[in-house]
Amino acid sequence: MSLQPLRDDLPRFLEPYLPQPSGSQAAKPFVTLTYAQSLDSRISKGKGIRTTISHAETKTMTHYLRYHHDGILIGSGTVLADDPGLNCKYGSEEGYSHSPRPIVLDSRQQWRFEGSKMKDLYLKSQGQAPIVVVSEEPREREKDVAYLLCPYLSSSRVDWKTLLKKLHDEFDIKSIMVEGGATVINDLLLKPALVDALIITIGSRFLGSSGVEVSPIQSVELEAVAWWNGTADAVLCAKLSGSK
Ligand SMILES: NC(=O)C1=CN([C@@H]2O[C@H](COP(=O)(O)OP(=O)(O)OC[C@H]3O[C@@H](n4cnc5c(N)ncnc54)[C@H](O)[C@@H]3O)[C@@H](O)[C@H]2O)C=CC1
Ligand SMILES: Nc1nc(O)c(N)c(N[C@@H]2O[C@H](COP(=O)(O)O)[C@@H](O)[C@H]2O)n1
Repeated sequence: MSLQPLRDDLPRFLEPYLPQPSGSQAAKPFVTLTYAQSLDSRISKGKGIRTTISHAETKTMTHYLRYHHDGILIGSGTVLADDPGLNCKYGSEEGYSHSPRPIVLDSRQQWRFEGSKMKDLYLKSQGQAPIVVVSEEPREREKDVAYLLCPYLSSSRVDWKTLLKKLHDEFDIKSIMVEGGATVINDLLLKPALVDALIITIGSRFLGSSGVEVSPIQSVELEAVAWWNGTADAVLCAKLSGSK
C-alpha cells in the first residue's frame, strides 16, 4: 500500500531532532528512540498482537524518519510478534534505496529470516538484509544475514554501549532509529548518554490495561520539547534530560 504525502509542516518540525548530515566524526551512532503509543501509554493491544496506532499521516512520518537513518533496531519480542518489513517507502523516485538496515536483538536465536516479510522485501530489492545481534556464535547461519556477536549483561539485556560502538565501527552505521518494543524502549529511556532524540506519536485511542505498556522503572525528565498536532495524532519530539 502506498503512503499518503508527508504533511508539509513536518520536515521543519522534525529537523532539529534528526541525525546531522554525514561527515560527523561522532564515535557512536546518532540514536533516535521512536514509537507510537496510545493515550494510556500502550504500544500494542497485548503481547504478540500487532496493533496499528498511527494515523496514515504519522505512518508517513515514520517512513520519513526511516529515510533519514542508516539502521532500524527492534527487540526479539517485536520481530516475533509483528513480522515487520522495516523498509522505507518514502521518496518514491529513488525506490526503496533509503531503506535502513534492520538490526534485530535476538540473543536466544529465536527468529528466522527465512519466511519473514523482511526477506520477502529484501528479495524484491525493497529492503535490506538484517544484522542479527547474538550473544554466542550462531548455531545455524542463514544466507544474507550478518551476525553481530555482542556481550549481553544478562540472557536478555544487551550491553548498549558496546553494541552501538560495534554497529558504528563494524557496519558503518552512523544513525539508528529504535522502534521498540516496550522492553527495549523502557531500558533506553533511562540512557540519556546514548539516546539523542525521542520522537513519540500519540494516537487518539486507549488500548486498555492488557496492552503492552511503556513505563520506565524510574521517572524520566525531558527537555527541548516540541509538539506537532495532526488530524488524529500528536507527535512529541524531545531530548532526554542529561543527554549531550
Ligand atoms: N507501537 C509501536 O510503535 C511499536 C509497538 N511494538 C509492540 O511491542 C511489543 C513487543 O514488545 P516486547 O514484548 O517488550 O519486546 P521487545 O521488542 O522490546 O523485545 C524484547 C527482547 O529484546 C531483547 N533485548 C536485548 N537486549 C535488550 C535490552 N538491553 N533491553 C531490552 N531488551 C533487550 C531481549 O531478547 C528481550 O526479550 C509487540 O506487541 C509489538 O507489536 C513494537 C515496536 C513499536
Ligand atoms: N510508527 C508506528 N505506528 C504504529 O501504529 C505501529 N504499530 C508501529 N509499529 C512499528 O512498526 C513496525 C512495522 O513496520 P512495517 O510497517 O512492517 O515496516 C513494527 O514492528 C513496529 O516496530 N510504528
